Order: sequence, then C-alpha cells, then structure tokens
Amino acid sequence: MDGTLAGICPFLTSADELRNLEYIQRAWEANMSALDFLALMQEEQRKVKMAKSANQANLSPSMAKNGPLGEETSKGRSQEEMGSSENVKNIENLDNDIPPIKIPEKAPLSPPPPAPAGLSLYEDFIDEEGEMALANFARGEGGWNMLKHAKRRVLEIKKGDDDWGGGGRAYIETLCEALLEMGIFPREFPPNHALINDYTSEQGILPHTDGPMYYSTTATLSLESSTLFFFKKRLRTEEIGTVKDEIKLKVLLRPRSLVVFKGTWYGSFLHGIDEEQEEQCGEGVLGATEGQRVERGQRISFTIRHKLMENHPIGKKGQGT
Ligand SMILES: O=C(O)CCC(=O)C(=O)O
Ligand SMILES: [Fe+2]
Repeated sequence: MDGTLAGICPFLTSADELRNLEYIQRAWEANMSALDFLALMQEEQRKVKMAKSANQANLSPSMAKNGPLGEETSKGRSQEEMGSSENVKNIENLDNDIPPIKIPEKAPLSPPPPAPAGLSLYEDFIDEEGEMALANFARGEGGWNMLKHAKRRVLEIKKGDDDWGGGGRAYIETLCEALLEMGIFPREFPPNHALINDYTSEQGILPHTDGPMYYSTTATLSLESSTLFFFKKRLRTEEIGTVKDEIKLKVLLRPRSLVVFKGTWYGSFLHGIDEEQEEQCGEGVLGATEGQRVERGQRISFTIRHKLMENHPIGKKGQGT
C-alpha cells in the first residue's frame, strides 16, 4: 500500500470523501510532527497564568488590525458549509417529551476570506425548551469527573452498539442525526462521542487541539451562558517561546449556538476559553459587535465528535481531550 490517499483508501472515489480523508491526514501529520501534548499543556498553563497576571483579556492588536488570517481562502466553500435552504426539515426526537431539532434555514456565520474555510457558527441552533432539556439531563447524570489539570467537570457519553440510550440521551441522538443530515459529519464518520463540559463563570479551557483520536470535525453546542472561544496558531516545539502564538480568531458562543470547526481550524489551530468572568469583544469577533461585553455565568457545552476506533491507523497515536 502506498502513502497516497488513493493508495490508502482505493474505494473512496468522490471528491467529498477524498477531502474528508485529506482533513484527517492533515491533522494526523500535524500531530505526528508536532510537540508532545503534555509539554504543550504545561507551556500553555504557564502562559495563561502569566497572561492573567498581566490582565490581558482582549484581542491582540495585530488581530484587531488585520482580522482573522489564514492560509486557505474560503473560495469554493461547499454547500454543506454554507447551509442549504433545500435541507429544511425537523429532526423529530425519539423521546416525545423533547422538542425536535429544526435544521437551520439560514447560512451559518463564518469568518470572511482570507480566513480558512471550515468554521461555522449557527446561532439559535436549538430552542429554549431543548436547551433546558439538555441542561437538566446533563445535571441529572452520574459519572461526572473533576479534571486533575483543570477545575471544570466533564462527562463523557459514548454511543453504544445500538443507540445512545433513552430519555435525555435521545436528544443527543437527535442532535447527531441533525449534524449528519446537514452534512457536518460524513456518514462514514458519524458522531459517536459526546463530551459535556460544565464551567463555572470563571472557568475556561486551556488552548488545545482535539487531536487525531477523533475524526477532524468538532461540533459544540453551548447552553445557558455566552463565552468567548478563541483560536490561536499551533506552534511547533522549536517555535514555543520564540514565535508569538497570536490569537487568530475569537468567536462569541451564545447559549443555544452551535460552533463547528474542521480542517485547518481543527488541525492547525489550538482552541480554548480564557479564565475570565467578563470580557470585552475587540474587532472581528465572529458573532459579536466591537466593544460588546460578555459576562459569563454557569455554562454547559456538548462537544460532539466521531471518536476513531482504538485500532484505527489514524486514531491509535492520538491524544484528544
Ligand atoms: O466548551 C467548549 O466550548 C469547548 C470544549 C472543548 O474544546 C473540548 O472539550 O475539547
Ligand atoms: Fe476541544
């Protein structure tokens, strides 16, 4: 077997399938050649502490001046990334007490070119009833873990052999069906893993990549509170300490919004949330106006991904969150 895409997967023929595979390959290659995850976490922890003490909460001046930059242009974005009005339909919930998910008619927000393609923000992806059902479900579940290296708590839910179970889990199934229907995940790599993060108003998440343990698409639903999500360039080991890891983009994640990132945004950028109870938006924050204040409360997020099988050639070396 040669190392080309066609060599690895000769049965894949459509451009979409090949592009999806390219995403995985890119993330994989980036991870194989990049720094050790633990070293990255330690370095980032140190930087976050330093940044906090210097009280730097806003966008870097270069970001404010230049806007989000990227290597790829958004030309040729697929229908799937732009949204499609032909696709409008309700995904009925398996549990009748929980509302259906309406596939949005409106195209999502995306950073303008020259930012890379592959980042979409769907505001009001679910309604308040759905938000309450999901938050109540999450709070009522056992099995929450307090992380050692962070203060927030997390709950992992994996798709079983047949389904995700009944009750509130049916909502996750519905959510995943909507993500498939919208083409956010390809049918070959359907969502099979949900990570629920529960943050107090002052908690965040250190900059990280979700790694090659997952198919290179992440979809995160936010509940109950807004927060500012940032992307910054992923540095190579030798660049740490010498090259500035500038913020590339900030995104305002409002309650009930869904942010999706794939491709370059998944593999070549780190994402995170600062530990700030209140932040002010600079210029170019996706989904926000300049100067807008973001006050945080308790926030629950559902991060939906496709976890690659342990013995998958791409997944076995990986470390995700
Ligand atoms: O809570 C969020 O919005 C981000 C969560 C995340 O990045 C992760 O769990 O990997
Ligand atoms: Fe993440």
